[in-house]
Amino acid sequence: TQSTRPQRLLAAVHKKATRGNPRSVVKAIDEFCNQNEWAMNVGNEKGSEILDSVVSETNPGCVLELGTYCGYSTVRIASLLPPHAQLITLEFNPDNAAVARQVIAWAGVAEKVRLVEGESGEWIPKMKEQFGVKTFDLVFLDHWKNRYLLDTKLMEECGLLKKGSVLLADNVVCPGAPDYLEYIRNSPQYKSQFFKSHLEYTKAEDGLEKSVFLG
Ligand SMILES: O=C(NCCCCCn1ccnc1)c1cc(-c2ccc(F)cc2)cc(O)c1O
Ligand SMILES: [Mg+2]
Repeated sequence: TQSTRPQRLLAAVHKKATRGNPRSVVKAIDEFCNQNEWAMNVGNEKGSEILDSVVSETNPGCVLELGTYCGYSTVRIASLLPPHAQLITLEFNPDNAAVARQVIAWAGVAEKVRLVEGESGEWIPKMKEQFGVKTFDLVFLDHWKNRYLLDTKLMEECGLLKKGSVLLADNVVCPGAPDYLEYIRNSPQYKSQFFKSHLEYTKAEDGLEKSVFLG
């Protein structure tokens, strides 16, 4: 039977990356996507210039990632977390989640990561009771682009954001999240900043929006 792209990406990680070395896992995935097959990981340009620097400057104790896919950004974030910090990552697609679990394990960051399979609309309201979350210091939005706004409002309603919480949204140009941008840039409850970049592994325009919740 035919393998899937995530399965071929995982095979490249097993072949090229050193077990327990998160940087080598990130490098192996970027090489696979540059040389073999495009895949929708945040990628090295947006990853190193924007995601890594926002994670490092936020120094978060509790992170939520919406959209795990193959675990590329999960590994990037987890490798930058302080000791005892926790990253909860939500993936809707069980096949992708299965690949992500193995990528995360190979990178050696599994003890910092809680991968939850299911819908953000269902799981966000359960974060406090199920995982003992108080509030998130950082949220990386990288799932269905038409759910960014819905889930941001849901996180507000569930009291999961506190003064200073950072939202970082991928793909606000390509594929785009126009309703999210309209809301977050005009809301008095957020201070937003756009970081221009390029769509992973391409020359197409893209960028991330960083928004700080003002409480
Ligand atoms: O759709 C994307 N991500 C969500 C995938 C499904 C999430 C499922 N899920 C997880 C949790 N809750 C729901 C995405 C797409 C592209 C892209 C860009 C150009 C193009 F021509 C084709 C595709 C680039 C990205 O960087 C992306 O992130
Ligand atoms: Mg993305």
